[in-house]
Amino acid sequence: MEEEKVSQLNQESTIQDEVVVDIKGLKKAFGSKEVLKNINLTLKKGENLIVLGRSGQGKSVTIQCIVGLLTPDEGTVKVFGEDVPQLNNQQLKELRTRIGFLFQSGALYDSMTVKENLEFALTRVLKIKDQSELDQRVQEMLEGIGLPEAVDKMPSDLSGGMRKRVGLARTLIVKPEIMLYDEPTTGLDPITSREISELILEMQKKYKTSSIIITHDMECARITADRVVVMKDGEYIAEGTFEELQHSEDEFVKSFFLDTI
Ligand SMILES: Nc1ncnc2c1ncn2[C@@H]1O[C@H](COP(=O)(O)OP(=O)(O)OP(=O)(O)O)[C@@H](O)[C@H]1O
Repeated sequence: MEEEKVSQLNQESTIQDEVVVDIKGLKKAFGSKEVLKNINLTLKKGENLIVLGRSGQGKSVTIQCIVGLLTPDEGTVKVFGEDVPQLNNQQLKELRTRIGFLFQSGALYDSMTVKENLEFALTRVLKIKDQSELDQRVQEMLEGIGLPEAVDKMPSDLSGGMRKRVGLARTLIVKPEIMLYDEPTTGLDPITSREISELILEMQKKYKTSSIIITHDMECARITADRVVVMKDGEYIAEGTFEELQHSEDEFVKSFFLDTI
């Protein structure tokens, strides 16, 4: 995508006032190790929120609390207004059908074609059985990510960037309301990373998804962020737009933005 299109997409705000994730005073320790000390975070509908932080700071632990895989020691975690730690297994299952993950690996099934990978998500999550509807949705999604010709390919026939695109397609095809991206561009070359970041932005605008994006890739942050938070020692120490934080006086915040000015 050209610079102009990215900046045009950035200006088309999809953000609404409705809060979809609301975390207050979240604490989580493992033994004597306090990982999350006081996390306060809101994600608005239609927003792309970037979380920056050094390795091992507890970014993934935060995400696991959001989807109910970990229980907080203190604080509240509300998703779509529901108190996640209070949900039973069935309610958690339903909640998770509304949330998509994109892991670092893209996590495709290697023994299935691209089409089968996408169909699997549709039949399992949305319980769609009608073959013509499956065909249509798969084709539409692959066109959306610019890979219609990959439909019958095996994941092993695809490049790293293509696999990542298909992984994103497989997650988005069930139309999750919230997307959680854990380092979506890690391991990709700079050009492919940029393509994936632009795709994340395009998908946000197209599907009006609300997203939390954990990344160390500042180009990805620049392209996709509506808002950025910086995590240090189990707390968020700064919050703002990419441009605001780029000019922060705080040495720790500055360290992330060194090569971006
Ligand atoms: N289930 C667990 N049991 C014990 N310790 C854990 C568990 N999950 C995470 N931790 C610890 O919590 C800390 C934060 O881990 P987390 O994976 O959230 O970091 P991160 O900020 O996502 O880092 P990275 O960028 O490297 O993925 C680490 O020290 C990790 O060892």
